Amino acid sequence: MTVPPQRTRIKICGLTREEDVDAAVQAGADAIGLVLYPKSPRHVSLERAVALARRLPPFVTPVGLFVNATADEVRRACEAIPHLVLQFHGDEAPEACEAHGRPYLRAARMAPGFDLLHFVQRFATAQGVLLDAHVEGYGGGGKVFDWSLIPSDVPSPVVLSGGLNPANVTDGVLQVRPWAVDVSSGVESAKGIKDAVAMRRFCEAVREADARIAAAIA
Ligand SMILES: O=C(O)c1ccccc1N[C@@H]1O[C@H](COP(=O)(O)O)[C@@H](O)[C@H]1O
Repeated sequence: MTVPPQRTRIKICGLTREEDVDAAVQAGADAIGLVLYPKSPRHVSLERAVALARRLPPFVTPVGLFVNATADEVRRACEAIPHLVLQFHGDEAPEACEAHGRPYLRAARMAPGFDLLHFVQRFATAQGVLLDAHVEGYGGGGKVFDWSLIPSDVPSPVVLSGGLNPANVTDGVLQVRPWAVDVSSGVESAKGIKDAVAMRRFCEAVREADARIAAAIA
């Protein structure tokens, strides 16, 4: 397992509006997710993704979320958004994830019996593994999975997601000690519409967990 961070990184996903990008940055997000999966209610076109990514200040990372996209679709996104990190949330094979020479996160759909350690081995070139609940439609379902399913020795940075919100993320960070957390539904007022207050509370709740971890170590 990667050494627990002093500052848990925060990704807020499924942004579709300029004002939500600005509010996410203000709240303290380290990364924002742009859903390039046409079947998602949070889907944005590549043109919109480019416009939203252009608003980001230095050191806030745009992440493009794909579900079983073609190589050409991913390539066009990489060309249009120079610093795009890729998040593969479908049934992509390792070769498809690696083909673009970009850092990538591979989403794992957590359910009893799922062999996470084997999955991480298969995607050894991933920058990290993103743990989501197993839901219909691949993700973004706002469902929490049983965090006790996560082995203590995952040999890749863990991004905890799946049903996180301002009320449960402190517990999530304290229990799982992930490298980062990722949220979508839990900070929305409607699908694809983010709530600025909820994003701020979410980030504060992560910092609360970080402070408790630091206090316990000191
Ligand atoms: O957001 C979506 O619509 C989506 C669609 C298909 C795959 C993944 C999707 N979102 C990602 O799912 C996880 C969990 O989201 P939530 O917080 O439970 O709503 C997160 O990584 C989103 O980026």
